[in-house]
Amino acid sequence: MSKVRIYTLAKELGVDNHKMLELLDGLGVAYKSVSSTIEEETVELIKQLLAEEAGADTTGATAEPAVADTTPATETAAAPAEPAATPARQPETEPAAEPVNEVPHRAPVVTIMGHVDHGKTSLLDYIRKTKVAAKEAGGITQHVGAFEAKTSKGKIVFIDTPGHEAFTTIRARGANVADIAIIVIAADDSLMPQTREAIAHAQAAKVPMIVAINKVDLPQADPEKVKTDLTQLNLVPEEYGGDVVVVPVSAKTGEGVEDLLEYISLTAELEDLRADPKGQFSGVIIEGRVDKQAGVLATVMVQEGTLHVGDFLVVGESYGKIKAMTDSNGGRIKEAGPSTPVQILGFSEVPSSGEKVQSAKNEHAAREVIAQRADQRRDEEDARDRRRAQRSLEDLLGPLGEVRTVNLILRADTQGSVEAIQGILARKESDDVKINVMLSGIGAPTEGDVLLASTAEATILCFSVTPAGGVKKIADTKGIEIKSFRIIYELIDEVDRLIKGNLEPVFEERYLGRAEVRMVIRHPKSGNIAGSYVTDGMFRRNAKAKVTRGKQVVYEGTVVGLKRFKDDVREVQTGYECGINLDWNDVMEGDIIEATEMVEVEQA
Ligand SMILES: Nc1nc2c(ncn2[C@@H]2O[C@H](COP(=O)(O)OP(=O)(O)OP(=O)(O)O)[C@@H](O)[C@H]2O)c(=O)[nH]1
Repeated sequence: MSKVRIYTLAKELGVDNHKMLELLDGLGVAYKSVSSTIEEETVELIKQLLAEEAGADTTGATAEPAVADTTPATETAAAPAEPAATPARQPETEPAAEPVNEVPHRAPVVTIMGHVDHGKTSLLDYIRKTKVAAKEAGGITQHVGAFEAKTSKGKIVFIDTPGHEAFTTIRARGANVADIAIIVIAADDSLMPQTREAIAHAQAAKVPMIVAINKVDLPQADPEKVKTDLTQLNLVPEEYGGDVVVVPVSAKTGEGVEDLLEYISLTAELEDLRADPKGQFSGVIIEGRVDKQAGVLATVMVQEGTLHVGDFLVVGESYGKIKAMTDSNGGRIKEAGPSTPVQILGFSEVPSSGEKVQSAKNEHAAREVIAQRADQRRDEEDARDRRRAQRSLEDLLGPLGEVRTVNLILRADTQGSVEAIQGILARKESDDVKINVMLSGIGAPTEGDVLLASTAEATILCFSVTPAGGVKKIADTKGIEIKSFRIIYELIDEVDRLIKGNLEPVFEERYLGRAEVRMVIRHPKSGNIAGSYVTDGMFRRNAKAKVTRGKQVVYEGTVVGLKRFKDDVREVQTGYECGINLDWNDVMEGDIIEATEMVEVEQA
């Protein structure tokens, strides 16, 4: 026997991958993932350890010391103490681990990305055809944006819209739906521009990747070339000593698809994906549309908690009540737990993909959340405008002591220009500043570039190419800068400016004002409101609040609302009476409320 893959050995010995990795850690053996290979001697050691453990279990001694002996000063070192206290039989080891694992595992959510025609749709179709249970009733499988595949290792949820646009649109709204990205590369075509883009998107999202080399059934397929080409992007396949999992597949014949599914499950196991079905519900919109008969339909991916028919949901600044729910097979369901895509009937407006979904106790609570969000949005818009005005004062900004990263997307007319610019940029890097060219390509920037830039806070620099009107417009609405140059050194000057200006904003807490609570008003909707008099400075909605009673600070929170008579106001100045609504209900007459706010400070 020679080298063995970790997961193969785990399977053979009937232990889970986590346990196997723990043992390897204990032995100080280096590995990159469960698909890394280990030496024969290590295999023997592992077998010995497991045998000792098994023996220890039956004799009543603890298994831990065997591992702890080889593990210098880690948490496991504490383990022997416990068994010493309970020297009798040992059901302890199992339950002791349980509190950490209270939250159950959930199924992985997978997205498939890659270049045009490399077989994303075919691969999804093959998996759907072979791994989705035939529908019990009706027979109409609607497109809902995701489907659940049943494999021998459990459920895997696939996002049904291939391509990185869908992935990044969701991410651009701050949500992450996919746990794992499959990058499909056709074996007869190797790396293509959109393959590179897809990889950049997955890397930006820090989502683990699995490469599926597709179309291996074709006579001209050259999987080895794909692997070598991948190394040029610093993605080194495992066989070459790296940690990138590469699986040859054919969406046509089905070859390798089982392996791919197995790798997905292995990766998911390592990611240790968990969600609490009993927790507070949260989810993300996968897609929304209007059906001529049914009305607004939206597919929601449940991420935490459980959805029930009748629940109130809030999306952005609108809400709905779930009238009916169907699973991705079209079957009516009453509830749905984590990692379940469900189609929901009950929204009044079509939500957009990537929007986050929350639940509310009742209609009243839903409306309140929406009102707060509208306020917050307005305040954020104001703050953003203020910040923009400050940012143009570039001269005020200088370099800082810590390592900073300037994220760039580079577009140029020829490969020669791209390489020339990258060469110069590499020389600009210093101990303080890292220049990260997330993506470089030939031709005008695309909508995908803008989305990537918006999620990664990157600047798009173009040399001898300009963005199309549509792309420019999207960039403007997202606040992404696309800068075009015809002279390389002007582009480099811009990078210098970005290097200087790439400072993290620093916030400082500033005193705003003080108010005395003169009476507590019970409000049916907002709870207890502090009828107060502003004795110093001013109060602003969303300010931070500190409540003092006598000499004691009794609460620290936020001013969630301000009222003058019946009207909601944003600010109240010294000498005025007002109603202060805190995110706290126990305010009392005589309390002193002090307001502060976080302001961005200019850095020297
Ligand atoms: N021989 C062979 N052909 C394949 C395989 N996978 C896909 N194809 C063919 O390749 C072509 C493109 O496949 P699609 O699945 O449409 O590719 P895609 O990546 O989804 O393409 P876009 O949706 O246009 O981005 C089709 O003609 C497929 O039949 C495969 O494994 N083997």
